[in-house]
This record gives sequence, structure tokens and C-alpha cells, in this order.
Amino acid sequence: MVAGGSASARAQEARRCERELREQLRAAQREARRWEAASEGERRVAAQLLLFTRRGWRLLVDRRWPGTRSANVDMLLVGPGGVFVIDVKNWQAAPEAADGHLTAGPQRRDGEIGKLLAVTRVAEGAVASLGMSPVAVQPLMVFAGRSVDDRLGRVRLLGEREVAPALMAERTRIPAAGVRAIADHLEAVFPAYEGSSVRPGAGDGPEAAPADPAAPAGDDALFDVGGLGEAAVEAARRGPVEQWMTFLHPDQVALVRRNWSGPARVSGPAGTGKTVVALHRAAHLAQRTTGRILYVTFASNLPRVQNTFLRTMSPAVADRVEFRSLHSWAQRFLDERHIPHHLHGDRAEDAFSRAWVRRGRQSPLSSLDPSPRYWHEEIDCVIKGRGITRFEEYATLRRHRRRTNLRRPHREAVWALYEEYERVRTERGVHDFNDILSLALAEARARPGRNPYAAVIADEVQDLTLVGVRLLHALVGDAPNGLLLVGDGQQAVYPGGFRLSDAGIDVRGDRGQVLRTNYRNAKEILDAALTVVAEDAFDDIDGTRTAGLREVELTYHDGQVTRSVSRTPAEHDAALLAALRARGPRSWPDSAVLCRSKREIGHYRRLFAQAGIPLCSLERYDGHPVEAVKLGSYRRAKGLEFKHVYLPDHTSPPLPPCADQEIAEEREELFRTQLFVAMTRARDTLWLGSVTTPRGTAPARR
Ligand SMILES: Nc1ncnc2c1ncn2[C@@H]1O[C@H](COP(=O)(O)OP(=O)(O)OP(=O)(O)O)[C@@H](O)[C@H]1O
Repeated sequence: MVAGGSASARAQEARRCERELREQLRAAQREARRWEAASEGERRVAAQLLLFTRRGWRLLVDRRWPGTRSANVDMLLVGPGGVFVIDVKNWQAAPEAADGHLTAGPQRRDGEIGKLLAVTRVAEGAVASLGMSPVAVQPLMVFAGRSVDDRLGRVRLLGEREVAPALMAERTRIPAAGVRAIADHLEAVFPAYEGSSVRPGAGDGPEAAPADPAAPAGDDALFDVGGLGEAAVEAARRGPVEQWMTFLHPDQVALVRRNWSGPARVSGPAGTGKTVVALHRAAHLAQRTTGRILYVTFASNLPRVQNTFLRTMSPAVADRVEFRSLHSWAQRFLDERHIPHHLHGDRAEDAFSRAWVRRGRQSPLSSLDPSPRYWHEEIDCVIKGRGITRFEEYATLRRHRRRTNLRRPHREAVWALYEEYERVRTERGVHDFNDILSLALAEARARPGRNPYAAVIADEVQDLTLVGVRLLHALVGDAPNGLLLVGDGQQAVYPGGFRLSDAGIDVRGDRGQVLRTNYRNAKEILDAALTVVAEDAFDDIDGTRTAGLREVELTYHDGQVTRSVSRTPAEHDAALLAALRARGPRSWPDSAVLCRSKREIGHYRRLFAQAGIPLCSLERYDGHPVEAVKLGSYRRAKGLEFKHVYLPDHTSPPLPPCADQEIAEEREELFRTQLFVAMTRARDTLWLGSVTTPRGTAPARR
């Protein structure tokens, strides 16, 4: 078709839609006119809403508020855009929302907002039993005879003209078939109000309105409420992975809505919906409070992706949830508090190299491991990461997830190296990442009254250091619903570790919750991944020792693991390209190629450019669907997921020589954990490439 032709087809279609809308609105107006006892203004609002019943939505009018004797709910509107709890106002004076208050003329009307919020909570509770997240329930106050489009906290304030376009613009959250089941359920929970003053006239009342002819035939008998979540999940499975969820498991919704009396933790194996719960909770808390919510992770790319998800899911509150990597947040925090700091990773690194030459290379440390890397990690993750400042503390410290048993002379040598590093670093006037967190912690503790958050959520908490967790705790203390830590010790991809008890955080009892159903990985994929870490028991941050091969419940869906063994690197790369091409370009936006090192990433970037396969670096991926294969490291893939994952050359890389067997084993184990994380990013298919020719005997590749 020529360009003009397609434009005219679009114009024709737009005219058809407009005609249809006009007809539907006229019918809705006729229907609203038959409402007895409603004022003219209320009828006009009703007409706007009845319009939606002609498009497959359901409107419940004048319902009893359960648990009260005589209170009523004006309207509940259920449609693809969610559940709307509606209060219609026909006020003499214009409403005004300012400084967190609703006024009309000289009068404060905050009580009306409070009442609407209270009944919204009842509706949330009602749909939670169907697995529907509270983020899909929205309170609306609609003003007859007024033009308004405003917001007061969670409540949207709309005039009679604004309400229909606003609802029309809502993104689809509930599959068409689910609308009826939810409405039926709400109809039972909120019974018809006996003393109703607004009644639809006889005959074709709003609930009798014909369904949208475009919607799939809704046969009540065929549709059971229990299957609602499943239907939604199936629809999501077909869409891009970025699609967000409205339906969770009722147990997950219970965690989202739970009232915790202090800090809480949600843990569980890979793919069990921890992030989903954390994001829905962030939105839920933002709906419940007027304060800000801080949502942090260790990785710098993940906050962007999570921000995009939350914006799609719950745009109304998105501005009050701040997604940050912990280090970038801490730097800004120091700026705001005018605390001088000078983060310079390279110069700090250089200071360490200098210290190693002076105090490490000739010390007993090099007989255990001659490469400085292990000792740098010791200072980073064990000493500074845990805020150790005195040798006596370090001398007897239990070094979590460090296998080598360092005796006193080694610890003394590490301490001497640490002190030298600190001396050189200070001399150069630079800070490392740990210093930034320590400075921020000191400031947060010194002036706790100025900490600005109603709640803090840390995702992938196992990757944070003890000082990082203490810092987050200092921001909210033990306030109810203040701190939520989300993560899984089995996915700790950095050396070292800590216990929550070291941070003075107590999550015993119902404040420590575990999710157990994997919703992401096909069975074949999870089995392959668990085989990698089967022998690696690990200590979780609450101190529990857990076997590597964990019991996980699976939600069944088909999947495939392909192992491709090549003789040479060139053959291997050809096999990778062939696998990507065989699945076809339409699969590429949902595919990721994950690598062990930066060098490999560079290699595959060049290879894909030559092959004409579009790429998007995980560093730049922000959670919006992109027409490209994602490329990044195992660590950068943390917290993300893809339908298809390709792991080229995935077997353990040759590790640097090391005399100490335990250090060598620790490195191997860390690599296995990273590989496990990379493998569990795959939802439907996993491609595992390997090369049999020993390195150095094949033509050099990278
Ligand atoms: N109740 C549910 N029904 C269906 N799918 C779900 C449900 N809960 C979560 N999911 C899906 O499961 C996948 C994994 O969820 P999520 O990323 O939150 O898991 P996670 O525990 O944070 O994983 P990881 O620790 O591996 O990063 C996502 O695709 C999510 O949409």
C-alpha cells in the first residue's frame, strides 16, 4: 500500500471509532437519564462511566460498604484498566487540592478523602484473594459540573469531562475475561445498598449493558475465579518479558500488603518473584504514605530497569519511589549534606597497587596467593566492607564465605597492607567506594532526624556490604514497614559476606518470609543451573546454612537447554551465530548473550556487528523493549530475565596460579555462583557453548 493509502485507512478507522464512541455515549446518556433520584450532575457523570459498560467494563452502583451498617460506596468500575473505587461529588463550590488538603470554598474536605481511601482498602482486600495486586485498585473522586484533573496523594480528582478520557488512557492490566470475574467477586463483597437513592431504571441497567463485541465471548460457566491469575500469567508469557504483572499469587499479595512491625526480609531461590513482590510493595507503600520510598540495589543498571517497570505498573506513585544504586545514592546524599568526598576508583586502585608493592608482595600473603587480587578483596569486602577499624576485631573475625583459614601472621600481614593502603589513599586525597558508604553512614547516624524516607527497600541485598546495610537501616531504623531486605544468599556474586545480626537487624518470626515457587525457569533450565551449584552449600544472610540443591516448586512450562561443544573458538562462534539466526530476528529482543569478562563482551560486540545482529548493552538497557539482542556480563544480568539466554564459552576460565588450595576453590565457587545466576536468567531456552581445544593451542581470539 502507498503511504497516502495507509494514512487514509487510518483516518477512516479513526472516524469509525469516533462514530462508535458517539453512539455508545448517546446510549449511556439515555440510560443515565433513567436513574431515579440522581441529580442532573450525577447523571452526567454516570453517563461518562456507563459509556465504559458498552465497552466491556462493569459498573457497580451504590453498593454497601461491608463491615459498616449504613455507609455506601458510590461506584465500583472494573475494566481492563483495573478497579476504580469512585466517589461522585456534586459540590456547590469548586474543589481545590493544595498542600495535601482538599477544600471546597472555605471548608476543608479531607474527611471525604479519608473515607474514599478507607473503602479503597476494603476493595484491595477483596481482590487480593484473587491474587490481584493493590496497585491495580485506584480511588477516584469525580466532580459533577467541574473541570478538574488533579491528585491528592493516591486519590485522583477528575471533573466530569476529564473522567472518561482519563480512564480510556489507562493501560491494560486485566485480561478481558478477568473483568467479569472480578466484578462478580466485588458484587458479592459489596452488596447492593438497600437505601439506594440512585437506582438504574428498569430494563437495561448498567449491569445489563451488552459486552464489547470485540471482547472474547465471556462464558461465566467456563471461567472460574481461581483461573484468573493463570489466564493473566499465560497472557504475559506470550508478551515481551518486559510486560508487567497485575496478578500475583495470593501469598505474594499478602506480603505486598503486610504490616510489619519492624525491618523485614523476603528471601527465596532464583526466579521466585522476590523482585515482583518488592516492586509491588514499593508501589503499595507509596500509595499508603505521603513520604518517599528508596529502592536500592548494588548494580547500577538494575535501578533503571526497575524504575521503568514501576512507572508502567503504577505511574501515579512512580515519582515518589526513588530507584538508585547504593553508591550513587550515597554520593548524592553526601552532596546534599555538604560532606566533602572525592570518589576516585582508579586512583584508589593505584594506591592499593603501591601499598601491595611496599607491604604485600614480600609478605607471607604472597606465599598463599601471589596475585594481589585476593588481598584487595579481603580489604574491600572483609575489612572495609564490614566497617572494621581495629586489628583486634579483625584478628578473630569470622570471614563469611572466605574459605582460607588465615592464621595470625597472615592477618597481621593483611592489616599492615590495609594500613598502608589507607595511608597512601589518604595522602592522595581520594576515597574508594567503601569510604563513600562509611561517610554516609556516619552522617545518617549523626543526624537521623533529617533522613527523608518513609521506607527503604534493598533488592539483591546479598550483594551489599555490611556497612551498606547498616546505612540503609540507619535511614529508617526499626520503624514499622521501614526496611525491607530482599535477596538470596545463593546468588551472592561478590566475595565476602555478612549476617543481618552483625547489622543489628532482627527479622525473626513473621518478618522473615521465604518464597518457594519458581515462576521463571523451565524445569530443564533450572535443573541444569542447580547442577552447577549442587555441591555448594551456602550461608544465607540470616545465618542459615542451606544446601546448594534446593527444593523449589516449579510452574510448568516447556523449555530447552542446548549444549554446543566446539573444537575451536571460531567453530564455537559460528555455532552461536547459527543458533541466534535459527531462532530468528523476532526472538532477538527477548534474547541475551551473557559473558564472563569485559574482554569477551568486546569480542562478541565486534562479532555481532560483523554479522549484522543488532545489540543493546545491558549497561544501557532500561527495561523498555528494544529490537536488539542484549549483551553484558553475568554480573550485569543480575535481577533481569530473558526468554532466551546464550552463554558462550561458559565453562570455568583458567584461574591465576595460586598455592593455596582453599583460595583456588573459593574462586571456583564464586565463578559457579556467577554462572548459576547467568543460567537462571533464562526463561524458555538456554544455550551453553564450550570449546574443547585448550587455550593457546587454538588461533588466538581475544
Ligand atoms: N505469581 C506469579 N505468577 C506468575 N509469574 C510470576 C509470579 N510471580 C513472579 N512471576 C514471574 O516470575 C519471574 C521471576 O520473578 P522475579 O524476577 O521477581 O524473581 P526473583 O525471585 O527476584 O528472581 P532472581 O532472584 O532470580 O532475580 C518474573 O517473570 C515474574 O514476572
